[in-house]
Amino acid sequence: MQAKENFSFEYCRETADWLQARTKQRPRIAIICGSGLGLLADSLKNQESFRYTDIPNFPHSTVTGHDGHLIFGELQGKLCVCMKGRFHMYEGYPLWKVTFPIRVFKLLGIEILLVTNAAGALAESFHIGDLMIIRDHINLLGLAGQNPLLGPNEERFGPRFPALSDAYDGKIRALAMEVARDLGYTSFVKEGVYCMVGGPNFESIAEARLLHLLGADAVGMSTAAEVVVARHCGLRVFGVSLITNQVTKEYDTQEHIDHHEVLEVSQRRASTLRMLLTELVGRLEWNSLSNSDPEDNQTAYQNGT
Ligand SMILES: O=P(O)(O)O[C@H]1O[C@H](CO)[C@@H](O)[C@H]1O
Ligand code: HPA
Repeated sequence: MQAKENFSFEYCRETADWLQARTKQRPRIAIICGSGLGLLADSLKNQESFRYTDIPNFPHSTVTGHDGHLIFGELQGKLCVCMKGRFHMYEGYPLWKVTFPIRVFKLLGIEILLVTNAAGALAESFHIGDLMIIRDHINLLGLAGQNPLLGPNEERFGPRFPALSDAYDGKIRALAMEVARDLGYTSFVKEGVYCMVGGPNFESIAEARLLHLLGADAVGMSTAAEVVVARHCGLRVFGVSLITNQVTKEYDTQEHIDHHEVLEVSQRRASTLRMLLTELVGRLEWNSLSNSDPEDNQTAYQNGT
């Protein structure tokens, strides 16, 4: 259970105020870079960068491939803030702290969260290097009672019982598919279900088979908790997984995945993911995304519609 005093609205406000006092940029889009995917943050123009270690209340990155900078800047003429490096529960952080930046984003005025990750393929039709647009998720930790929203609900962020049936924005997913078509990416851009596990160990064979049976197409150790908190506070969410490895589901194999391999593939394919997201950001037009008004979005969300 989180320490209540650290979970407060005021604690998030303090961090947001600190950032707003140091940058004049007021982005509406936030991007989280997954393992080895920091290249996206590097392409922002007019960058203002803050080390996580300097930002009050912010957790610190401890994983290779997660650099530890919050970067404000412009992508395709749109102001964005980019997390170059995210936090995971296996680093020893409670989930409320893993997801703390999301609430700070909300207070900064963010309306759309673009989340990326490196993930292992469970679906046979997925190949290493594919991009999986996240259609939905299985929050295995959440189902087992490890949820970032545990504890007293902060009504200023969102409702006690948020619906998640529309977690990944349909209009933004459709736009991303259009972008993929225009870039000639359709052969390796897929849609699927992401499953979040706790890590840090990779899956046993029996676990991999179970997750696949449950309906997961890809597995990783992040994202779903961030999305739960983002939806709770009314952000629109788009997610994409870079498939870095096949998850072994057979006993008679010599394959052993490790984090270096994950990083090697994500770094090799980072420019492709960057291209997709850059083009997507360029085409995000608030007017053409209906219920783009955060008030409307939140209302629809609370009603579960
Ligand atoms: O989800 P991201 O942060 O991209 O990282 C993925 O890569 C790491 C394993 O190699 C795990 O942290 C897994 O979640
Ligand atoms: O195979 C995986 N399992 C869990 N997390 C991961 N992150 C990248 N690949 C994997």
